Amino acid sequence: MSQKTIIAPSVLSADFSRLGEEVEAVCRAGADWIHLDVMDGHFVPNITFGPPVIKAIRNRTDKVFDCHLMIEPVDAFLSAFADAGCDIVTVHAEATTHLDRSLQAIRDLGCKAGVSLNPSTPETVIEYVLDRLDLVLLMTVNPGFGGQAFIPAVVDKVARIKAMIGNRPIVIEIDGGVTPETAPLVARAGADILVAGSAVFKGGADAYAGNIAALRHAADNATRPLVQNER
Ligand SMILES: O=C(CO)[C@H](O)[C@H](O)COP(=O)(O)O
Ligand SMILES: [Fe+2]
Repeated sequence: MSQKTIIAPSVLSADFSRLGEEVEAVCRAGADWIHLDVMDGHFVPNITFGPPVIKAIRNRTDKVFDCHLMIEPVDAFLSAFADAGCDIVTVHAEATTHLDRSLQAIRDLGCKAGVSLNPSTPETVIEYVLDRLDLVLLMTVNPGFGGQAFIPAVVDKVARIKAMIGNRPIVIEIDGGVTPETAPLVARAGADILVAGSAVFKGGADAYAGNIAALRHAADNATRPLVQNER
């Protein structure tokens, strides 16, 4: 069966002292995209890294750099992330007063525009920006930390957003607590991309390929249409 689900390891769970090597290792292990969690200690209760660090690892791979901005305010920093080499820039709907303006600014910088919703944020906030959007990132944990438990209530929201998108070229990304056990739930509901930090970076570099394959297998098998003679 051909691969469907995009797997985006979050470097939040990598060894930051060897970040470049870790990026190369997950790319060799089968990562499709690299997910970059930027936290400011204000919108979320944690601080990670910013444009200089992203720029420093940009030459380690040609894979898509998928940047998840958990910062408020955000608009003034968008160009720095585009310049650092991010391909997709995702802002939180809860962190920008003028979501339409933020999304248009990202596209004007030549990047794909994403919007992220916290678990408790209703999907209606994206209803009037669908023509400005390339990606919807649904948080399945409260943002700020890796290694948290998946919040199952968000699965229904995935299906509702899938219906809202219709045939527009917008993809759905799931972030938080994704494991081989939870991946099928969101894949079945319509997820296109799975972010995983702790489930990829566990067990050391020799385990990365197996960890990524397990997620891909769980997601793609969940979405495989049943055929007549298959049980
Ligand atoms: O955005 C995030 C946290 O705010 C991370 O991308 C996410 O939590 C990934 O880590 P894990 O797979 O360990 O949950
Ligand atoms: Fe993230």
